[in-house]
Amino acid sequence: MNPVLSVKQLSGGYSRQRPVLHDVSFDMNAGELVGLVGLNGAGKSTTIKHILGLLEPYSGEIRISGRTIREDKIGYRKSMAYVPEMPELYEQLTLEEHLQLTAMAYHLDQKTYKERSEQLLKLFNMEKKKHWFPTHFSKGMRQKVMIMCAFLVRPELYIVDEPFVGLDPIGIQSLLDLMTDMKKSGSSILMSTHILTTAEQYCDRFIILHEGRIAVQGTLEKIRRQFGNSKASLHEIYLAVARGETQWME
Ligand SMILES: Nc1ncnc2c1ncn2[C@@H]1O[C@H](COP(=O)(O)OP(=O)(O)OP(=O)(O)O)[C@@H](O)[C@H]1O
Repeated sequence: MNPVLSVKQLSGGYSRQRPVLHDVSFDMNAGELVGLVGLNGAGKSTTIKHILGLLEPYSGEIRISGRTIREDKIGYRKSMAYVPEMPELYEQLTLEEHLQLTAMAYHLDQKTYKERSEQLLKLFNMEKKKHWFPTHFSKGMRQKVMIMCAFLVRPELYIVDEPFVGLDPIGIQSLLDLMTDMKKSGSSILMSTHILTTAEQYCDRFIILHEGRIAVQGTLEKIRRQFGNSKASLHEIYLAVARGETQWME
């Protein structure tokens, strides 16, 4: 079976003279939550932009369920949903209209739309704000709108960029519960975050990026083994990578 997402020897960035990413390779399978971690500027958002098809690889390729964006642009884009770090909303649309627009773009039928949107509005405690315009939303509320739009679609692959900053504790827990449910139903989630304790608790695997390259990837158990300390936390390993203090064991 094809992996849901396959990134193979990706080099890319914003200028061919100075690529940001070098030889980045990883796969994601159905039902996995994978944490993408790394210091500011490590290349997490750039990796995400390549997966979304906003940047073109200089070399290597990206496939979602076996297809590249060139082979099937619509199918490629439809099979994923993205929650950006900075919420981007249409100022002239209400919360409900954002959900409706997403449902239309992804061709959800009315019954499915109604069921899912009601569930999401309840989960994120936004039922009473359905008719509000984004100008009246706080940052966390804006973020919740983006999250609800992504999870309305139930695609094969979710790309979630730093979702926890700005959400209140109940919002964070609702998102974690939702991700756990989507995972169980077979979706894959790639999540970039700096909140390592939460990542350690919820992610099945990790990719640690450092200066545009994958320093190490795998389950926490595998990374600990390679790090040579079976009790190390993700935080400790990450700090050692960031400080250039790691000597990986095979
Ligand atoms: N639009 C851009 N044009 C040119 N260079 C950029 C652009 N965006 C990011 N970069 C550069 O690409 C490199 C990787 O940045 P990226 O945004 O991918 O890091 P990140 O891991 O997501 O960091 P953060 O944790 O701060 O969000 C950095 O050196 C950054 O300066």
